[in-house]
Amino acid sequence: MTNPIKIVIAGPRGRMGREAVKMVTSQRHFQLVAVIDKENDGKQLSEVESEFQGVDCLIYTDIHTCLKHTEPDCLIDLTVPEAAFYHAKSALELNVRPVVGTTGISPDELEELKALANEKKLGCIIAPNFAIGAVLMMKFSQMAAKYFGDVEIIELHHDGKLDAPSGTAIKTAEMIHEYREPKQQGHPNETEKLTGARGAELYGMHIHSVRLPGLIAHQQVIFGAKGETLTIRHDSYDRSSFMTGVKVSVETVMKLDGYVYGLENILD
Ligand SMILES: NC(=O)C1=CN([C@@H]2O[C@H](COP(=O)(O)OP(=O)(O)OC[C@H]3O[C@@H](n4cnc5c(N)ncnc54)[C@H](OP(=O)(O)O)[C@@H]3O)[C@@H](O)[C@H]2O)C=CC1
Ligand SMILES: O=C(O)C1=N[C@H](C(=O)O)C[C@H](O)C1
Repeated sequence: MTNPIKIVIAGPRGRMGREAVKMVTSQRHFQLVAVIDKENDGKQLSEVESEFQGVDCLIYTDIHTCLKHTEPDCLIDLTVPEAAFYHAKSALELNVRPVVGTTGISPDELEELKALANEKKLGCIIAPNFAIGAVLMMKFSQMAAKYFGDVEIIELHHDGKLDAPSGTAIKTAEMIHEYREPKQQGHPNETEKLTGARGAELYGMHIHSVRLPGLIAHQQVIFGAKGETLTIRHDSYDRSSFMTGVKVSVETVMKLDGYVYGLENILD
């Protein structure tokens, strides 16, 4: 058998990080060598929460120390945008391949990661959504945008989410923009009687963000034309829905020699 892929996970106590720890430790061709957290430096992951019992790996709070000591192949980051950028950049500098699911990283920072990964010829995957169904929702929306010029995006998430709009909504608008004739939507003289009533705007498309307890991650893309509408909707009811994409990304990042933004670019 070939050597397992050595992995570090940043953000193991988070909603996504927990799922990632479960997924990585369930795969024989993956080896979780360490985690990066904000606290508990030097402790075993199994010591800090009963959920991690039997998971044998050390917690580091400093990424440089972690990567130098454990020499992983890949870093999975599921944290917050400021940490994710720093982690991904540090990983690339130390020849470790990042797989980043964290959303909210600025376009300038993404450009910096892209330049660094391409210059070093190192695999780096940034994916705003790892769920296969969400990728299909974005691709179908892109197809529909050829025929329907008017579109609004409604994303719905749990109320623990920090960034709005979601990374998926931004990526969807970017993908639609590639296919859609530029267009200003709605009445040219429309006015907002309450600020924000028409949502955020990206490339002339409106994006509406809903935050409610009970939700996980959902999005609908509504197209309108004369006498008809088309709604494309995706729902993640469980965070395990993201793990197929994380697994494929880790496997694929090892074969890449540069930067990829979006899971759709690595799926067949
Ligand atoms: N690409 C995808 O498919 C998906 C992406 N996401 C994105 O993933 C990210 C995480 O989401 P979620 O798990 O719900 O968020 P959580 O808030 O549940 O988890 C984030 C974790 O990161 C930790 N953290 C913060 N800063 C650091 C740091 N400097 N070093 C190490 N750990 C740190 C937090 O610790 P503490 O709580 O102590 O601050 C927390 O445990 C978000 O950006 C979200 O949008 C989410 C779902 C799917
Ligand atoms: O924070 C979340 O939960 C999610 N974040 C990602 C995003 O911002 O698009 C992916 C998914 O929607 C869940």
